[in-house]
Order: sequence, then structure tokens, then C-alpha cells
Amino acid sequence: MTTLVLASASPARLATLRQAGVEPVVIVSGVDESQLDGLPPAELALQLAELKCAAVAQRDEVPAGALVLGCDSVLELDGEAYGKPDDAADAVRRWRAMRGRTGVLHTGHCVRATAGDRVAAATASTTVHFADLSDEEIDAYVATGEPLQVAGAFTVDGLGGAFVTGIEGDHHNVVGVSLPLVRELLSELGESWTELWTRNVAL
Ligand SMILES: Nc1nc2c(ncn2[C@@H]2O[C@H](COP(=O)(O)OP(=O)(O)OP(=O)(O)O)[C@@H](O)[C@H]2O)c(=O)[nH]1
Repeated sequence: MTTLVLASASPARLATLRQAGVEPVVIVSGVDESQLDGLPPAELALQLAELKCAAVAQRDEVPAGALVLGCDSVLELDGEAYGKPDDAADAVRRWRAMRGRTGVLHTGHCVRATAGDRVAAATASTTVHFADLSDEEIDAYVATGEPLQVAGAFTVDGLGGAFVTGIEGDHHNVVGVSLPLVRELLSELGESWTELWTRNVAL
């Protein structure tokens, strides 16, 4: 069995990997995400994922031979990249701009095989259609605090689920990690997704 290090503090990424049979070692990168500005959204997500992955891969606590996965998610709306809202007022402003419209949730992924220092990276993108929320619904959702903790100020699998009318593309990518893309990146490195499984029973 190969060890996967998840270079992310995201509880949703950890839960997604666990549900898919992988028990990663979590080592948070602590990367300052403000250092990259002005890039196109998909490129921004990719470069931040690469920074997080590289920052963790060099840590002493990474097990020998481990694979390190870094991710970063942003919502693209009108060509701009949106991470987590700055505060409640920002979250309200964002929702008033995106309600009834369509955005693209980009998640950058970077996998580094510490043995041989091999790297594979790519961004997965999922189109997200938002319901036309009323001002009262926006205020109620922002008051829960959830929008402040997530890129794009929404979740597809949490309280925000009622406000996403549809998606085109990978669901898990919206949550924070595209499982099929990680499988492909591992394959590029000559690694196997099924070798990461820590249990051999489904559900
Ligand atoms: N559960 C859930 N979380 C989401 C959704 N959309 C975005 N997120 C979370 O929003 C966060 C995006 O911020 P990032 O900077 O990529 O990651 P982070 O949580 O700050 O953690 P790091 O990887 O350590 O930076 C991640 O934790 C995502 O899992 C969603 O639809 N559902």
C-alpha cells in the first residue's frame, strides 16, 4: 500500500478521500494564498495547488516514498477568481451577483511522488448553476457561517445544496478534490489509485 499525504486543511477533501477508500496523512501547507494574484482562475488554482504540494513535499515528516497531493479551489464568475469570502458582507455581495447565474468551480490538483521527485498537475473544472435566491435566503445562508468557510461562498453537499440547481462535470471536484483526476495524475506518475486503498470493503 502506498501512503498519500494530503497537503490540505480541508475537512471536505479528507472526507471525500476517506469515502473513496483512502486514509491520507494530513500535513497542512500553510501557504499564503494571497501571493498569487491576477492570474486567470484555472491557472491560479493550479499554481496554488503546486505551491501547497511543494511546500509539504519538502517537510521532514513526509513518509519516505509517499505521494503528496495539493489542491486549491476557486469559483470563476465573469472571468474573476473567487476563493473564500473576506467576511459576511462580501458573501452577501457575492451571492447577489451570482444568484440565478452560472459559474465554474476550478480545483487545481498537484501530485508529487517523493521518490524520484516526479510531479503531475492539472485543473478540473465543473460548471455550477445557482438558484435565484431571495435577499432573505442569502441573508439566512450567510448567517449560518458556512459560505465564509468555502471557495465561492457555497457548498454543493452542505447547506448550500438547495441553492445549486445543477452542475456539469465532476461533483467531487466542487467539494474540493476530483477523484478521477487524481487517478489520472497518479497514472501519469506510474502510480496506482487502487494501491492507495486502505480497506477492501465497499461502504
Ligand atoms: N464541503 C464542501 N466544501 C467546499 C465546497 N466548495 C469549496 N469547498 C471547500 O472550500 C475550501 C476551498 O479553499 P482552499 O484554499 O482550496 O482549501 P482550504 O480549505 O483553505 O485548505 P488548504 O488546502 O489547506 O488551503 C476547501 O476546503 C474546499 O473543500 C463544497 O461544495 N462543499
